[in-house]
Formats: sequence, structure tokens, C-alpha cells
Amino acid sequence: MRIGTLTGGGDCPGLNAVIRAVVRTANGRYGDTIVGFRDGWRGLLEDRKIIIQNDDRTDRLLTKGGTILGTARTNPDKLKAGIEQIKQTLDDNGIDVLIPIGGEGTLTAAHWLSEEGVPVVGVPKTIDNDIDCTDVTFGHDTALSIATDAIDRLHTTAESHQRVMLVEVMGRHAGWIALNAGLASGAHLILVPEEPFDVAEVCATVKKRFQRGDSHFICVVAEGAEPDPKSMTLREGGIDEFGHKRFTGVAQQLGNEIERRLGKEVRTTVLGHVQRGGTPTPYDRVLATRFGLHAAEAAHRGEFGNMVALHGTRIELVPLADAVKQLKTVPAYRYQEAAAFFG
Ligand SMILES: Nc1ncnc2c1ncn2[C@@H]1O[C@H](COP(=O)(O)OP(=O)(O)O)[C@@H](O)[C@H]1O
Ligand SMILES: O=P(O)(O)OC[C@H]1O[C@](O)(COP(=O)(O)O)[C@@H](O)[C@@H]1O
Ligand SMILES: [Mg+2]
Repeated sequence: MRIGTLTGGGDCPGLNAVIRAVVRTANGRYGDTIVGFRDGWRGLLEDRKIIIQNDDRTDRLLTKGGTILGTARTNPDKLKAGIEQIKQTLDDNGIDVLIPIGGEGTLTAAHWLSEEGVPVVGVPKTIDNDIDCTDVTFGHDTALSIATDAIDRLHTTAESHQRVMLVEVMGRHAGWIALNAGLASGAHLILVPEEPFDVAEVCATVKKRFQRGDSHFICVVAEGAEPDPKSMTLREGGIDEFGHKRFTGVAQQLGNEIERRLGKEVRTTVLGHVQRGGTPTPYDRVLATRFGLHAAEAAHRGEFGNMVALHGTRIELVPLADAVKQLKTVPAYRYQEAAAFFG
């Protein structure tokens, strides 16, 4: 069998561990050839690829961050217009099944290709934890541990200066990183995209904490968090060429407002891409490895149009159609649990 693979969307710790697991399983067990397309869907449009050998170098990919295949975003309309080219590339390379590894966008494209008759088995990746139908994906645990470590460090400096510190973490549509890192590090407030915030309430929470004699205030803000429009408006950033909203720095703008209203010293830290860099945690290495193994096995069983998913302790298959129907956002009950520790 010839298996094609690619990595799409934002990179994520554990992508290389999936590639290694696919190669080791498919080549080691079945003697398959693995063709890796470069830079996401673009590699299929432009027929740019490498053969990934089952050798010692590939084996060492287990711990390596990023993706050896490169990743990219391609305007969805351009991708759709290239369907004949994609099919031609798959044909020219004798690909029997494609294993795309990516987030909700990449998996939406995978679902569309599957409906166009391309044999596909998807592997979900995201640091944001916003892919539905799987308990979690690899990448989230690593991002969490980086964000938690950063917030732990901000506590001590904030305490020394009696400051308000805002930490902006990733999370475009879903506040999982903010929620979980905030809980893990004992933040005093967490703001997520799912729950619009009121600036007056934020200021009241900050004020109350200082009034009772506490020394500092840490607030974790997801990059996609938004104020209730009646309480404050954010600068407009427009939409990028891939249809994603451009963020304008919610934490910085909220920080300015807190400083103006309360006269407290505020500092803002934007963690940015450091959350996605470096080696995956052991948890993510194991999950990525299991995803790769099960994707290769599903490809051999001909169970196309599916995505591997973690359910409890088992890796199972779910239809791509179900997985991309909606994003997995933070439910109200989880935010309410976290709110018990605010202030
Ligand atoms: N609705 C869609 N239809 C077809 N292709 C899509 C769609 N959404 C995204 N894609 C493709 O998947 C790529 C990756 O999606 P993106 O959302 O940027 O990353 P991720 O896969 O991490 O969610 C996009 O650049 C685009 O080529
Ligand atoms: O690398 P870029 O293009 O700046 O994208 C940043 C975005 O990528 C992410 O890290 C992951 O998003 P995707 O899973 O959709 O790729 C988001 O949290 C963040 O908003
Ligand atoms: Mg996406």
C-alpha cells in the first residue's frame, strides 16, 4: 500500500510523533511506502513530497516539536478549485489512502475530499482542544504545561510589585487553554471566548482582592475572549486571507482599561507561539503515537471517512462528518466550576 500524509493548520507538539507512528506501523508491519506531502494541502496542489523512510532518523522524531513536513494554510476556495489537481497528484503518486493530520479546518477539508471519493483517515491535532468527538487531542497538554509554568512565574513577580498581571494565551474560539492553565496555576480570573466579560465586573473583582489585603492579581485571558459590547469595544482587526479574524490584543486593551479605571499598575504578557513550540509532553507523545498507530491500522482495514479519537482510555474511529459538525467549546458548567476560584 502507498499511504500519503500531510500536516495542516497551525503546528502542534506531537505532529512528528504521529508521522513516526504511521511510518513505523504501516511500513514495519505491512511494508507500506509513506509519501509525505509538504506544507499542508499546498503539497498536494503542487505535487511536492518526500518519501519518509522507516529509519533511525524517523524513529527519533518522537520527541521533536513542529513538523518535518512543514505546514501551511491555503484559502479554502483555492483548495476546492484545485480538486482535479489534488486527485491527479494522488493518482500520480499511487496513493491508496491519505492520512491528513490537522485541526478542524484540515479535517473539514479531509471530510470534503472523502465526499469527493478520496480514501481518507483523519488524525486530529490542536493545542486549543476545540475538536469535537474526541476527549482531547495531542498538543493541548504541552501547551497547558507551558502556559501553567509561565503563569506560575508571573505570580511571584506580580506579588513582589503588587501588580495586576494579565496573561494572554491561545484559544481562538475555545477557552480550554485559559481555563485549564488558569485552574492549574491558581489564577484569580479567567476570561474565555465562550463567556463575554463585563469590564466593570472585572474591575470590581480586582478591587475586592486588593481591598482585602491580597498582594496581586493574575488574570488569564484567551486571545479570542471578548467584552460585552456594552462595557467596552475592542479595536477592529478585520479578516485574513484564510477567513480567520485578526486579533488586536484583548489582554492589552483590557489592561489599559483596568489601569485607567482603578489606577493600579497593570502588566500584560502575551505568550503567543511559545505555547506551540518545543518537545511534546509524555502525555502528548503517547496520545500522538496511539493516534498514528490506529490511523495506519484503520487505513489497512479500509475504514475511510473517519477520524481517530480518544474516548476514555480507548482510541476509536468517528465519522469525519460528525467530528467537524461543530467546535468543542468550554461548556458553561466548566466555566462555573472555575468561577468558584475567582477573586
Ligand atoms: N471549510 C473548509 N473547506 C475546505 N477546506 C478548508 C476549510 N476550512 C479549512 N480548510 C483548509 O484547511 C486548512 C487548515 O485550516 P486551519 O483552520 O487554518 O487550521 P487547522 O487545521 O489547524 O484548523 C486551511 O488553510 C484550508 O486549506
Ligand atoms: O500560527 P498562526 O497562523 O499565527 O495561528 C495562530 C492560531 O493557531 C492556533 O495555535 C491553533 O489554531 P489551529 O488549530 O486552527 O491551527 C490558535 O490557537 C491560534 O489562534
Ligand atoms: Mg482551525
